[in-house]
Amino acid sequence: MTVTRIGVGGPAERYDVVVGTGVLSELPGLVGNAEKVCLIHPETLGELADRVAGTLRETGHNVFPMPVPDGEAAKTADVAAGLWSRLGRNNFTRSDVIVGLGGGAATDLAGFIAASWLRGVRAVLVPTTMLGMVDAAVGGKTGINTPEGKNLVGAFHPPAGVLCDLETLRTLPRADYIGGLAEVLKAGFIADPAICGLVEADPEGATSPDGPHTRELIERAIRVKADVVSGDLRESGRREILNYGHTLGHAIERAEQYTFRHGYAVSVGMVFVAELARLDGRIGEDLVRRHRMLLSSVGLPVSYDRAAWPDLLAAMSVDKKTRGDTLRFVVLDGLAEPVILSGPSPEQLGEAYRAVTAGA
Ligand SMILES: NC(=O)c1ccc[n+]([C@@H]2O[C@H](COP(=O)([O-])OP(=O)(O)OC[C@H]3O[C@@H](n4cnc5c(N)ncnc54)[C@H](O)[C@@H]3O)[C@@H](O)[C@H]2O)c1
Ligand SMILES: O=C(O)C(=O)C[C@@H](O)[C@H](O)[C@H](O)COP(=O)(O)O
Ligand SMILES: [Zn+2]
Repeated sequence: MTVTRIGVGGPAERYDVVVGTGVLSELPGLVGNAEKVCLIHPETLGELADRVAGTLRETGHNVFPMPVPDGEAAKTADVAAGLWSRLGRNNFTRSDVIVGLGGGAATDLAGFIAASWLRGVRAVLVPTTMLGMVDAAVGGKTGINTPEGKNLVGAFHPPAGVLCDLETLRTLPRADYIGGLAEVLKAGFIADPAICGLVEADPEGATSPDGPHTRELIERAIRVKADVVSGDLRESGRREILNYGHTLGHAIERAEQYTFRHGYAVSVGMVFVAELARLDGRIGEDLVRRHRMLLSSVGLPVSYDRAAWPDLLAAMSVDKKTRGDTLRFVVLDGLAEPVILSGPSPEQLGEAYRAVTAGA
């Protein structure tokens, strides 16, 4: 099968996102002549981690597997502190490398460890979920959560390379695979309507690694992300559009103590901002309906608990797009026309949220 290479960054700092079957074989080349490799992975992916470690050992690298708790439980200060301690005890220097293997939670953590250890060492990311491939491992946003909110501590630290081996998606549970489709559809809503068309044409196929459009959906979503972050690595402007659906989404994740999948929360959040855009006179009922139809056609949730609103509103105040007391949302002026809506009224927010509670 062909290998696709999607470049990210400017001429000074550029790396490839490599997509294809069997591309894990490129890992030793990306690790280069580093002597030590810290391999951060969820403890549940031990078998895959053993294989990856074996490949690296064959090429002479000294591999230190560092299993971490599964999923969001890895993105904590305690887990990060444990890893820093192991790196210190094993004398990791600036010529050594951190490899992050797993879903978005593992690659966010691994990226953050690479960004913070000795003020920055090389990171190579090997995403093994749909969401990790199309979004989390691309673009250099790294971080962990605090009890007060999602991703509140982190750094921008672009990886040296990203390997999306499509073979790894075969073992991904269906519910996690579907979570990644929320970010794929996000890319469709904000920048690439062809994605929406491909999912509409075959929603069931979109939920399978063997779907007829799977490869195209993955590559299109990566291209959207690569294009946006290449122009605005540190989110001083346009990159904010990648936060479509995330203001409410992150608040839901926090309200659920991070037991609700990121993609599922973002799905509800995208319906919320579609309703908000409609109330603000920016888009019509037809586009709001299209959000609900597309997201629910692949099994993503489109509504949430009415009673949760006060807590969600409070949680949104720590969103990184907030300035002072002013909440800011990414909304659409039309399909693929994202803009920022600053300081919507409490009435607008409450009404948009009520529309998201129907059927919850
Ligand atoms: N940095 C960014 O730009 C960015 C972008 C989007 C999302 N994120 C973050 O990504 C995280 C969500 O990522 P996710 O949806 O991948 O969830 P996840 O990392 O929690 O992984 C989901 C589950 O799949 C399992 N898994 C992973 N790969 C597998 C495989 N190949 N086979 C079987 N099981 C496998 C994991 O162990 C986990 O249980 C959130 O923390 C979110 O904030 C970051
Ligand atoms: O890369 C970005 O920029 C994004 O916003 C992508 C999001 O999908 C991702 O969930 C990101 O981690 C959210 O970042 P945050 O800055 O809102 O914590
Ligand atoms: Zn996201």
